[in-house]
Amino acid sequence: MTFANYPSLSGRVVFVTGGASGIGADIVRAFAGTGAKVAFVDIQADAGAALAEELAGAEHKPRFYRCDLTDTAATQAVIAEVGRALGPIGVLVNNAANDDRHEIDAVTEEYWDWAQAINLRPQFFTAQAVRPQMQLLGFGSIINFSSIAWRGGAPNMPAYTTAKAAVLGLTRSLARAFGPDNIRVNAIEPGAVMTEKQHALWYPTPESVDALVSRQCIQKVLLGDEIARTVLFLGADDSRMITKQSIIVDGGLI
Ligand SMILES: NC(=O)c1ccc[n+]([C@@H]2O[C@H](COP(=O)([O-])OP(=O)(O)OC[C@H]3O[C@@H](n4cnc5c(N)ncnc54)[C@H](O)[C@@H]3O)[C@@H](O)[C@H]2O)c1
Repeated sequence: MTFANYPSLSGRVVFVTGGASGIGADIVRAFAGTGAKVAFVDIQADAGAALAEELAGAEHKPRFYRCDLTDTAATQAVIAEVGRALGPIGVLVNNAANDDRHEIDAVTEEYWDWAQAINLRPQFFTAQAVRPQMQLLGFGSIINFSSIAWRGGAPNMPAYTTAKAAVLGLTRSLARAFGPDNIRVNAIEPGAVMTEKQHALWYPTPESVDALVSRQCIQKVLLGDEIARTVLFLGADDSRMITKQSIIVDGGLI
């Protein structure tokens, strides 16, 4: 299935966090395919460089920056550099996260703070940093990644689910705060997306995937490009009156 063509995304500067692998890589591919100017950050230097090379034939070759998002100052510096190199950022995709599982009794203060430092804190500070660039443009779209995991009450990852629920509170407050500048803020809650990492860690056999898919209304494997389609829509002007919302993309799992 081909991607929809959104003329408003042609030449638009898009910043994607965690874009080197998984769903983030599909988002980078999708925006590059629309003619957007994509910059993406990740801690995986080799995978990020390889993805940029894979997309060298795009109208605008994506730029990869190695950046640890738990380092707020470094993240702010990259966002400023992208604005200088490509022009003001018009779309911010807060995709990066770490869904590490944890036993409740084993959680320390340090672990808790680390989980928030990757799953929640960057989504605020990236928005804070891109806001002046979007104000210059007179528009902007911020897309925050939550997860259906918090709705279901996944018991083996409370530090993660807490952050993913908080993403919706952040989304609604920033939508209200940034709205007067024509900056939209929305969230996406993916379902069980079969990335390479998810296969390797949790769904290693066809039977394990089938068991999961049988619980969805739409009984097809959910892949990252389905999430990317929703991100494109929220990034494009076609959704210009949609803000302060969260869209579940899970094939009807939850
Ligand atoms: N895969 C799923 O089933 C699923 C389900 C619900 C929600 N989500 C959400 O969708 C988003 C993408 O999911 P995914 O499965 O592709 O995640 P993933 O863990 O496979 O990939 C996340 C990306 O973020 C990068 N990253 C991690 N820590 C970083 C750091 N400190 N600095 C910079 N980059 C860092 C990783 O290297 C990776 O490329 C996440 O927000 C996740 O919570 C995924």
